[in-house]
Amino acid sequence: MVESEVKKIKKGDKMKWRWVIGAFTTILLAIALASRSTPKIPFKSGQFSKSCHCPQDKHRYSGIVEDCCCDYETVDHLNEEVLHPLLQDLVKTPFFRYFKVKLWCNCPFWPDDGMCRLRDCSVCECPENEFPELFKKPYHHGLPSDDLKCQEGKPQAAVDRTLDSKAFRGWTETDNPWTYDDETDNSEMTYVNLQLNPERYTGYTGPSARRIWDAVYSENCPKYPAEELCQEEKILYKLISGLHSSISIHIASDYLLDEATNLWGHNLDLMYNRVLRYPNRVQNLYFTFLFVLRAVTKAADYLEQAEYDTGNPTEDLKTHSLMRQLLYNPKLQAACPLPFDEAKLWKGQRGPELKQKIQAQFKNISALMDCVGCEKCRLWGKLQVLGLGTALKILFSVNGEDHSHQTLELQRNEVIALINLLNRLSESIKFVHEMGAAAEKLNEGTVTSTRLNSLVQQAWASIVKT
Ligand SMILES: Cc1cc2nc3c(=O)[nH]c(=O)nc-3n(C[C@H](O)[C@H](O)[C@H](O)COP(=O)(O)OP(=O)(O)OC[C@H]3O[C@@H](n4cnc5c(N)ncnc54)[C@H](O)[C@@H]3O)c2cc1C
Repeated sequence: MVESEVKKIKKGDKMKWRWVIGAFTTILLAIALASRSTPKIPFKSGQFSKSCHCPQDKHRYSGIVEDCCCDYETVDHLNEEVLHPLLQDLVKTPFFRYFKVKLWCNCPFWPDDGMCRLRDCSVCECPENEFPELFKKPYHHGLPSDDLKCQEGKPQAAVDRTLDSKAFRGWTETDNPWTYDDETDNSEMTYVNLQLNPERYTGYTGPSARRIWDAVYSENCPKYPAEELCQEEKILYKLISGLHSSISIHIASDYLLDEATNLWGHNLDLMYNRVLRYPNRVQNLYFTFLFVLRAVTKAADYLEQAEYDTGNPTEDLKTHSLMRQLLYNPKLQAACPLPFDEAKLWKGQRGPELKQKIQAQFKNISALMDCVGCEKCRLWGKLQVLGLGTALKILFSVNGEDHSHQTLELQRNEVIALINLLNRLSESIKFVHEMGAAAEKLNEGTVTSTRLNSLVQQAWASIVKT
């Protein structure tokens, strides 16, 4: 009786020690994992080295991009080799770096409730000496007083509103059936140097930003497959979602890591949580890129003959040459001759009616950009939606079955928006390609270490109890 009691106690002790050793091993493992770096990477010190990307690290997208005629690998390769370098040079030229925009927040849907809290939310003034002579106007307009509410009372956000009708030589002012053109009063327009106003983290967040996205998705392009959407409606959703992914990726790639020291860098956590963990958001980014690329190549003849005149012959020649290299690039033509095939759309009986409906939805989305409560976000929102509207106009409003007699006419601002949008999408694709695997790995680590943390807590609690 007594002997068996002793044996039982000894057996229990052994089990307890085995358990304690197991628990300590778990704690050691957790400490090792927890000591891994956080996914916030300042620009100067911590750029990721490409050499540590093993083949299996490559992001998991492969095969043909849905509804397109090109695969992920080819897009990444072409972007890296050809498109990204060309576009980076193009958007720096005087022709493409100045965008004409009305920055008023005259929201047609609700009063502005600007939630922007950073100086970085404001658009930077164009220095006079950087502005092309042809764009100049003899007088300046001050900011209209009610514009201040869109800048959260920060008058340093004033922008240069110079404008010259001569700047539109060779360019026509034509309506775009896809966009909301409340640009009738030119005195309210301003030129903004896009190079001085990069799209990045601005601190614009909360209900104001959420209301815009909610309105865009719920009122104008409801998510599929919840509703049974046809191909054309799906495309509108994918374009908006792809643009949204690109905006989030720009926020993640140029993020204010520490406001006190003004430290900017990558926030891979944000990229993972807002984009990468939803594969369809990445797919939509690639789709939008190919869609816009198709529009640019479809308009090649028009864009090749357009005037890129800013009064600086050397720079203007360079712009023209870069445009030609982009439009007739042999590598692009060989690897991805038709990035997206628009000929399949608007075919059914409902075609014309559907086109009108989707045009009205896109116009609403375009008008919603006037409600964005942060000036810099509004600038990029307006530019990129105009870029998408231009792509839609090129692909669907001319030379289609019902408009075969029409020839393409673009405004200069539409071309600037189109190319700058393509460049933004190209930057996002490059960032996902280069950093996607790292962001996913770091997040897998975080998830594992969170699980381990709770295991350790349980183990520790049992040890203390014992
Ligand atoms: C036009 C516009 C431009 C902006 N520009 C900037 C900027 O330059 N800098 C800046 O810091 N902030 C900008 N913002 C704000 C920014 O987009 C976010 O709204 C903000 O950072 C808050 O993010 P969130 O996590 O609440 O999710 P949000 O990005 O606001 O997303 C809202 C909801 O939309 C859905 N969603 C998110 N992404 C996708 C997607 N790709 N596809 C489909 N559904 C999606 C999700 O359900 C999500 O909860 C902009 C906002 C708008 C409307």
